Amino acid sequence: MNDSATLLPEEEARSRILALCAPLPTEWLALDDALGRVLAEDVAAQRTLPPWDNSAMDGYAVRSADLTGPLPTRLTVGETVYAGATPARALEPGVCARIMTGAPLPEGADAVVMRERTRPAGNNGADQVEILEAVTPGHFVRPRGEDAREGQVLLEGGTPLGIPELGLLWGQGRQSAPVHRAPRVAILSTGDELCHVDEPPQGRIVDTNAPSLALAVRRAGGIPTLLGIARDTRDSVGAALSRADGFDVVITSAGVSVGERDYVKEVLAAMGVEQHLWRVAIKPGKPLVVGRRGATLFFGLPGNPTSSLVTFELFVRPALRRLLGHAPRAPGRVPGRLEGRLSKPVGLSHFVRVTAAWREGSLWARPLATQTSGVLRSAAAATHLLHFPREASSLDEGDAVELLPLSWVA
Ligand SMILES: Nc1nc2c(c(=O)[nH]1)N[C@H]1C(S)=C(S)[C@@H](COP(=O)(O)OP(=O)(O)OC[C@H]3O[C@@H](n4cnc5c(N)ncnc54)[C@H](O)[C@@H]3O)O[C@H]1N2
Ligand code: MOO
Repeated sequence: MNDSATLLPEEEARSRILALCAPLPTEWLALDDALGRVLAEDVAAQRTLPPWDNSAMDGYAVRSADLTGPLPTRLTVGETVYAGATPARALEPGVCARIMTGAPLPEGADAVVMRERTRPAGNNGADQVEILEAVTPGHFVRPRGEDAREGQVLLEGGTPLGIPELGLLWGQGRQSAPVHRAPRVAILSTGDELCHVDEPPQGRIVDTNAPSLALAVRRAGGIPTLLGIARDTRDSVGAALSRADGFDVVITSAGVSVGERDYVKEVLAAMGVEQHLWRVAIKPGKPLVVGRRGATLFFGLPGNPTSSLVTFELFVRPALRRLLGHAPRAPGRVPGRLEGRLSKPVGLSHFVRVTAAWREGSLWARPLATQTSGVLRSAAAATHLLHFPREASSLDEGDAVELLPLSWVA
């Protein structure tokens, strides 16, 4: 049976998910802990930075009008201004000041000549310098307020805090910032065949999805909690999910396909979770189910290890980022070219595990040999997912392709 016509396109599934997400409430966080968080409100500057016009180079602060005659021009050095010092006097015509990078410009100076464009010219005990080039006003001057102006918005609400943004905030004398809270994410594995890593297997396999998803959650900026392993019964899945109250997001692994013991959808429905989608036209990851109850989002990810990671990447990660306050966006894509050939039936978008490397001006993507969803080995070697569009059936050597950089790589 070809049921692909009833499956949701990838983009439609993501828009439905993002429509269920809004940035979480505000908390104040120490800047040391705020990397990757998103500002929840505008932050105004409380200090003007730099506080004064200052030199961008080690050299000589000059009056540019003194350098309009023939070069070199000889000037008297009135004083030396170091960073952290205050100039003693204003520059008279024909006088300059030796100045260090970051030191305030003396009054009257409007430009800086870097030291390499000068020559010492002291004679008769006078401190003089020969200036070898003419400069225009503002040359190598870092103007007051270039980085921040007191009272003006320094960073807008919605700005993700990277390292330079935190530097701007520290520069204001701030030690904390209002950011959107990080999503608290519960993770539940389901399956009779699973055991914990520290248990004797006795015919079972280790639950690798839950700890992997916990790392993916943490890398996406969420706070993971493991709820353990539920067995393939309604009661066990229900009991485990009843412990998921108070979380922003609940992720389950496995039990979402059409198997006789795939109870996740049924249990979610019985708990009052409204189902917003089930089954997306992608491979791997088709049986994904998404629902919401109150403010909690539920993602039922397929059990195959690569399917769970790929659906996390395509759908859960964008949702977590939205909850953190980032703009609602699909995972980034970069242009690449296919090394080799690919073919498939139409109907599902395939996300092919590839290793991509830069060569001759293009990012060349080489599909890994094994693409089955149960295999983690090729997820481990992959650097990107190659998007093989739903209605395409073949891609040839050198074809232009879209590549999604993977957030799970080391
Ligand atoms: N008749 C159909 N059968 C299947 C379909 C379908 O459309 N029709 N879809 C297939 C696809 S695609 C996927 S993906 C899987 C997803 O099934 P479930 O989400 O119900 O997952 P399970 O069947 O329980 O497990 C699949 C596979 O993954 C292993 N697994 C499960 N949990 C873990 C874990 N925590 N750590 C490691 N490995 C895990 C499990 O042992 C199975 O091998 O359904 C197909 N079937
Ligand atoms: O989602 Mo399944 O991933 O295609 O094996």
